[in-house]
Amino acid sequence: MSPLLACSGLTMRFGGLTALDALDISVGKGETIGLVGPNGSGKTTFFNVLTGLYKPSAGAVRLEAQDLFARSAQEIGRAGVARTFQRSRLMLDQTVFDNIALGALGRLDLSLLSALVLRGRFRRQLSELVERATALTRRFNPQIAANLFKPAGSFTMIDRRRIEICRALVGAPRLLLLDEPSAGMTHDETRQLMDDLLAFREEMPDLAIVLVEHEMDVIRRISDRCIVLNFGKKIFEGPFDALIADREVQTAYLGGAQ
Ligand SMILES: Nc1ncnc2c1ncn2[C@@H]1O[C@H](COP(=O)(O)OP(=O)(O)OP(=O)(O)O)[C@@H](O)[C@H]1O
Repeated sequence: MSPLLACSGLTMRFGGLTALDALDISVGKGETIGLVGPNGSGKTTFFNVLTGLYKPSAGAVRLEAQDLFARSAQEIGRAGVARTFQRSRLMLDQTVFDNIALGALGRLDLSLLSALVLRGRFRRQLSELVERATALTRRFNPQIAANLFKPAGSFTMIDRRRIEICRALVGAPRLLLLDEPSAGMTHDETRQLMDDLLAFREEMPDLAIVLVEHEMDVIRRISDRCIVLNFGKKIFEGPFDALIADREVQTAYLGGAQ
């Protein structure tokens, strides 16, 4: 079966630095990939290239039949790729709903014509969006759904992460890229968030996820397959148990301690 995402020879150079070095990475429909590697190995750059923040220097990127190489962030979002960021990008003084609605902007008709002339349609779009935001947040925590019009900054760290994930999910992506969702959270919060994601995955079995994470427990729990980067090159691909046992990975990433 052909993969959902297929990257081949994907290369990103910043001047003399090759941050992604001819990467071949594919992700199947419904598959969860754990993407790991030392600091600076290219994980976030991979996400930035996939989502159109950076224009890749060479290679090919396909999402099923669509050629996404060097497309704009909007086009890539509309094709079905969504992400979260390592550092929170929530607008803390804006409501949960406003934050989540940003994730659906590419799919809404926000033209002046629509707002002024086609008011009925515009209102319908908005109320559908409220329904979707409510349903999504309820899956993660009913308290968020019940307080959709409270500022995002009034929520705990784990709820803010949940809101960010809901923002990525509201546009109904086919591929979700999660950049270190556990950053800044306690072990308990991380475990809870992973429980949420595992439950969510059951409900959306077709959603493919690439998860960048330094917490190896998280990678072990959630990944169907793992990929390790080092200096922008793929040095390992396979199941978690094989990753832990791999000599090159131990040297480059695990400090030979496993
Ligand atoms: N905009 C940029 N301009 C120049 N160099 C960059 C840029 N973005 C990333 N790099 C470089 O590309 C390399 C890969 O960085 P990247 O942030 O992708 O690594 P990472 O694996 O995500 O690291 P971390 O685990 O610390 O988040 C690093 O050497 C980094 O300094």
